[in-house]
Amino acid sequence: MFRSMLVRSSASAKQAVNRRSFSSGSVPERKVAILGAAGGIGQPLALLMKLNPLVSSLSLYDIANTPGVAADVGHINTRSDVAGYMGDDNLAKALEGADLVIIPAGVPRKPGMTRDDLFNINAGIVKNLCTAIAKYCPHALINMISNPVNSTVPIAAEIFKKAGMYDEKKLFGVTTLDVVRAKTFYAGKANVPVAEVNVPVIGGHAGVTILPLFSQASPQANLSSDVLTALTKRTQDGGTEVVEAKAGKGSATLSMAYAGALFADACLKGLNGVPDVVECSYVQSTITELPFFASKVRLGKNGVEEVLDLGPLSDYEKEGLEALKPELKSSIEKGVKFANQ
Ligand SMILES: NC(=O)C1=CN([C@@H]2O[C@H](COP(=O)(O)OP(=O)(O)OC[C@H]3O[C@@H](n4cnc5c(N)ncnc54)[C@H](O)[C@@H]3O)[C@@H](O)[C@H]2O)C=CC1
Ligand SMILES: O=C([O-])CC(=O)C(=O)O
Repeated sequence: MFRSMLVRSSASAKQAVNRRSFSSGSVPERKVAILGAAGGIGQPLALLMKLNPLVSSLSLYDIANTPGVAADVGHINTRSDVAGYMGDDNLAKALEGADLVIIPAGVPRKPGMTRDDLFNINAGIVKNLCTAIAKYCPHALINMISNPVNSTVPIAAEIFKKAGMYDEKKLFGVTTLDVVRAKTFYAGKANVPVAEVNVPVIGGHAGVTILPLFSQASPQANLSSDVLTALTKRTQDGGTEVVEAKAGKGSATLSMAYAGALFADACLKGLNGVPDVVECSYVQSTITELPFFASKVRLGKNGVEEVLDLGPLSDYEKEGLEALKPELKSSIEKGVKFANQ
């Protein structure tokens, strides 16, 4: 259906020398594939990953428009070589040898839609892409961005189980944008430098399933319960705020690319053996009764090294945790059912 095409940026002799010197040095070679690379998130994410010195090979896959994105990004004089792949026939090449696969493929929301309204289209896209991942790069870490994340991650897990290669340590739902938003909004209200702020966000990635733990925010500020409630609500509705502001032209792309690049960088650092890399992510989990849950996760050479427990919650957060469980449970079950039908 789509014209298949492969574009490789001029991998010059200089780049080859660069690669050799890196491989003999302390920074290992790492191939990162982005599926959906020509989209609203995919393009700025490709740019940010091209700027990441931990990446030696950047593989850009989409069903359309990847040659242009790859040619453009490929001219940037940073470490990685860049290859663009378009169409199903080239998916295998895009994935082979990947250490990390980032998936922002799929349709975004329009005003009035929930993330779950994207399920019908995106579930099928994720299913197909994960079937190919199982075949061509079964050992890669997966960063799932495509919505609804609460369901697409369980879909990926089921597809990998069917293929007999599921490793729960390697599958991540990207919830970093919730953390990025919580930090930004909190810094504004607490009047502290945003660069110093840390806020864990737990649960899932849709509406009330997004639960920021401002009681654990650092630096601590003495905010009223009204302000904390408003901050929680704004974090939960952050995606909708952008969808409405874009008025039909899609959802968060630039802040998501930033968040996606941040999380991918953390995964690469973990793979490379950097100690104490901790980020929030939606992963297979036993810290609540739900089989998938977002919380702080320690990243290591095999992906998830440790799912950290939730720590002390305020009464307001305890209520939020109980309130989010039914929706998250049903989104997980919907994904599992879809993958097995
Ligand atoms: N996890 C998170 O925090 C966030 C998730 N998202 C989600 O990310 C997804 C992408 O959003 P945008 O980039 O704004 O959408 P977009 O429509 O701008 O880009 C999506 C890209 O995916 C490509 N695509 C479609 N089917 C594909 C397939 N089978 N294989 C490879 N590529 C395929 C399209 O050609 C397009 O280039 C949406 O589902 C959106 O809801 C968006 C923001 C935040
Ligand atoms: O709201 C959306 O549809 C996109 C998204 O997940 C976010 O911005 O958090």
